[in-house]
Amino acid sequence: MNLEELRTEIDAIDDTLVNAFAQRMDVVARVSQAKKEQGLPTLDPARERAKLADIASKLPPELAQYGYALWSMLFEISRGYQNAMNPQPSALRKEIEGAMASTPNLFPPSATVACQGVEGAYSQLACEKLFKHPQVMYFGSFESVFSAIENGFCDYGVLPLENSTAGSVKQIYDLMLRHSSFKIVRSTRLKIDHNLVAKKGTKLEDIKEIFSHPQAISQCSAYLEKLGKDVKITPCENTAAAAEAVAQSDRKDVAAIASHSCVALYGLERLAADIQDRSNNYTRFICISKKLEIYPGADKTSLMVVLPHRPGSLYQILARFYALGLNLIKLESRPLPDREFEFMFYFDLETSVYSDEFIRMVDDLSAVCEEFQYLGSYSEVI
Ligand SMILES: C=C(O[C@@H]1C=C(C(=O)O)C=C[C@H]1O)C(=O)O
Repeated sequence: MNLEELRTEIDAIDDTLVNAFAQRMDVVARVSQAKKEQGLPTLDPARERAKLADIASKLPPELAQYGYALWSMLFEISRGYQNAMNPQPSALRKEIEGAMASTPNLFPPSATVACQGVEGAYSQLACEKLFKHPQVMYFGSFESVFSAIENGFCDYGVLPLENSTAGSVKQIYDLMLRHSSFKIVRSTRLKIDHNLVAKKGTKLEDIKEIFSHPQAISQCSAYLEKLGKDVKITPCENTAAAAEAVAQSDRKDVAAIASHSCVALYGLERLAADIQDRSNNYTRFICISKKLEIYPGADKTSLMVVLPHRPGSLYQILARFYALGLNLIKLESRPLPDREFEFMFYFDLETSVYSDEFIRMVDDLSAVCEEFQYLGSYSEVI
């Protein structure tokens, strides 16, 4: 049989499938109505499991897995159709609508803002981009930034989330998992130009040890490699703290990788500028608050979902986003420390909070995921 004939055969089968699909969706619509009358939720995991087992038993063994994937997708589509026909405003939707109504139109120009590090930290520069007049308070660790928000000590907190050269700041993702009472209300992108700074009079060839934050060290790896093996690289809590330590040290053979603002701040000298591997080196910072605030124009949404470690669990969520036409701009996974074989997935989605897809996603999520956390909807200051 030639290709042409085989395709004619496929077309005939697809015609049957198209009709069967339309018929199935028609019944699904009636199922939805019946559920509405009986006050039942859209998702029925036991029914889906039973159906998958039945389908697998009816297919030749070599097709069972493909059948599993196809019917999982059909269930997704069927639930999406039911939710669209019979919208069940979720508790989360009500919370979001409440926050949209009560959040002021303008982002506050001034507020007390918690940052990790000391003066001159890149987080401080991010704060100045996010707020016109921030009253910055510095904390020793990222964890204390979360605590400062949660206990009401500061209005907002600013944290680095990812860098275009070195990737995600994994510590922040792990902390987001441990802290549940915070929301993301804004984000910003900061161009990061690293400098090698030292006490006045220090010569580059005398440097024996360089201090900085591991992210900055990683972003300048090519430069540091060129300096040779004799230069010791010592990671520390923060780039500005490294600059401060160098300024306070009696040694004349130490330097720090830090922002340019640290030069004047700590009376240092710049030995080298723009030492990062890539000139387009950006870090994304998030601004967190204790309560949900959704400012006008919010077009990014962040979520954290806990998924069982079994085939298809991530796929089901992604299929949902795909079915709603949502653009996924970030996906990060972290193992759950106290729950073996389970993972946390962090998603950033691009969609306006005023769009229908957004509302549908919010209503659908509770139906699709066993456990998820809505982290907020916000816009990014460029
Ligand atoms: C159609 C139903 O709703 C959902 C979709 C299913 C399907 O498409 O077969 C099965 C179970 C439910 O999660 C139903 O409950 O039967």
